Amino acid sequence: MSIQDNLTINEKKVLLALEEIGSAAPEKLEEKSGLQVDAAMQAAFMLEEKELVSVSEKVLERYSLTKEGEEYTKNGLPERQIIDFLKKPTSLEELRSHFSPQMVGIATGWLVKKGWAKIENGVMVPSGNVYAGKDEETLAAFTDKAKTLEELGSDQGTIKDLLKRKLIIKHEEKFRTVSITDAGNALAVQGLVLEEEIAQLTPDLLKSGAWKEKKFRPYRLDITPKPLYGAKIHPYRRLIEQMRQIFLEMGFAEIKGGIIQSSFWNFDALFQPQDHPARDMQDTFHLDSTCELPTEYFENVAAMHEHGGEIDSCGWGGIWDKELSRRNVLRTHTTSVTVKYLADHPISPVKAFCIDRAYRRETIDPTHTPEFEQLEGVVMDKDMSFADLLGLLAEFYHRMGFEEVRFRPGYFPYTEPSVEPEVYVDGLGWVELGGAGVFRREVSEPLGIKDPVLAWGLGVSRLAMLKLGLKDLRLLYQSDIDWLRKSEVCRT
Ligand SMILES: N[C@@H](Cc1ccccc1)C(=O)O
Repeated sequence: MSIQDNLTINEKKVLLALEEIGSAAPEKLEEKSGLQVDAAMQAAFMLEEKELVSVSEKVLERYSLTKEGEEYTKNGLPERQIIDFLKKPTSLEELRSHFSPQMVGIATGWLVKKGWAKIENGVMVPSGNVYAGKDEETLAAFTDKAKTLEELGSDQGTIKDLLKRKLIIKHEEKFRTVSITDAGNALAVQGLVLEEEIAQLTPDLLKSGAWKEKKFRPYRLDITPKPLYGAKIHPYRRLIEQMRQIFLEMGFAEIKGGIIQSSFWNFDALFQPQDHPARDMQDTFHLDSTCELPTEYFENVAAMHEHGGEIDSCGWGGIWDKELSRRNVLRTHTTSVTVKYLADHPISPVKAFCIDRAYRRETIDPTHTPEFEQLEGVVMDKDMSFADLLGLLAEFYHRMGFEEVRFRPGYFPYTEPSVEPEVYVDGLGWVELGGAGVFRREVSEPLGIKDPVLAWGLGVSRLAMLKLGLKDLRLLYQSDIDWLRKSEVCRT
C-alpha cells in the first residue's frame, strides 16, 4: 500500500496546505486547508504519527493585575504610601491609626526588606534611601491587557515577588505550530489525489448501491491497536465472592460483626489467658476506649480463667482482671465475631461464617500486612466431630480448586484438638492456610453452649495469593492499575 493510500482526505488537505506555506498556526491551517480548525488539527496529529508533519507547542505566559494589584497601581504599594507619609520617625501605633493595622503589617516587612526604613523599639525610622523599585515600574507598565514579561520590561525575580504578593496572576496560553517535514514535502510534490473516501459502510450506501462508485479507506493491518481494558471486578473481590458463594451453597448463614471488639470477645471469651503474648502491644492494636462487659457471661468467663469454673479444668490460675477485658481492640481475628454470635445463639444447629477484615500490628512486607481478611466459620450441632471438621474444610478447598489438602496438628488456646490446614501447590509445596479445631469446653461452657462446636479461621489473602500467583500480598491492596488491567476477568 502506498503512503498516499494511507492518508485520509483531511490529511491530504492539510499536507497540501502546508506544502505551500511550510508551517502554520492552527488558524492559518484552517484558512488554507478549508477545514474546521479541529478537523485540521486532528489530521495534523495523524500526519505527525506518520512523520509527515511535526507539531510543536509553545507556552506563552502572560500576566495581569489582580484587584489588589489594580488598587496599588493606582494608589501606590502599601510601603510607598507609608514612606511618602513618613517625614520623621513615627511609632507603629500612630501609623496603624492613620493607615489600617493590616496595611502597616504588609508594608513593614517590605520597608525593611527594601531598606527604606528601620524599626527601632516600635518606631519606624525612615532611612532616607528611597528608590523606585522594579516592582513599581512593572506595575506601572500594566494596561488592561495581559502582558508578557518582555512587554512589561520586567524580570523573573520581580514577577515572582508580585505573584507571591498576589498582585498579579499568570495566564498560560498554548501556541501550536504545524510544520511539514521533508518526507511530507516529498509526498506533497508528487501530487495528492483529493478523493472522498469512505471509512464506514452504512445501510444507506448498501441499499442505494452507491457503494459501488465510492472509494473505501483501506484497512491497515500492520498497526497494532491500543489495548482496550474493560471494567471488571477486582480480582481479590472476585475470589472473596467465590469463597462466600461456596459457604452459602453449603448452607451457611453469613454473619457480620464490629471491627472494634472488646478484649472480652476478642480474647477472654476464647479462653486466651490475659498474659498471652498475642495480647501484647506489639501484636494488637489497642484502642483508648473501653466498653461494658456482658453481665450474663463475664462472671462465668472469669471463673473459667481463674480456676476452671464448674468443669473438670484448672483454668489459667491467678486473678482475672475485669478492666483488662473491657479494653477495646481492633479485632485481631474474626473468631471474635463467631464466638459472640454463638453466645447469642446457643441452641443447635448453627452454621455460620464471616468473611471480613482483621487487624494485627505487623511490619509490612511481601507476606504481611496489618489489615487482612479471614474466612471464619462455625458449625454447632449434636454429635459433631473432629472428622466432620476435616471433611468440611477439605470440601471447601476442593471447591476452591486445590486437590491435595492435609491437616497438621496445631495449637490454639480455644480449640482441642487443633489443626492447621495445608494445601499442596506445584512449585511451592505444602502451604499453611489458617487454623481450625473443636472449641474447648472452657470456651463453650461459660457461654451456655452444650453441643460441640467446629471452628476455623482461614487466611483469605494467602489463599488469594496462591490463586492469583502473586509473590507479594501488598498487590491485593494497592490497586496497581497495570496489574489490575492484566489480571484475568474470569475464574482461574
Ligand atoms: N483465630 C485463629 C484461627 C482459628 C479460628 C478458629 C479455630 C481455630 C483457629 C487465627 O486467627 O489464626
